[in-house]
Amino acid sequence: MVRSAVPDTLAGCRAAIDAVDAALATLLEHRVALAGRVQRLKPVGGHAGRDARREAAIVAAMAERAPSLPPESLARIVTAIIEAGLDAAERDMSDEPPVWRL
Ligand SMILES: O=C(O)C(=O)C[C@]1(C(=O)O)C=C[C@@H](O)C=C1
Repeated sequence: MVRSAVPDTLAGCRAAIDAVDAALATLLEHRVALAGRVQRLKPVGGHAGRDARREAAIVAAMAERAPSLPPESLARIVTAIIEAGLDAAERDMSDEPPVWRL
């Protein structure tokens, strides 16, 4: 686990939060791209091809790095991220001619 230094002023904490959120947004954008590619590689992509075991493994691996968050909380976050990625992938694929979606 990585415990970063926590500033002791409101402004300092907010600035640090802004930096963390910026990094999270960059990571989310990268994750959406990766998950989008995965949807094209799977026999059944998108929401129809969800894999509950894989999602549970992702939550379990992240829980080890985020022990302050109860696993149920982390699962809600991970599910939201995964579903947002699948939504983006489906929007992306719906831009293509129907033949590519068969
Ligand atoms: O690994 C997969 O099979 C994916 O489709 C990627 C992903 C994810 O975003 O991590 C998305 C949906 C699945 O239910 C599991 C994981």
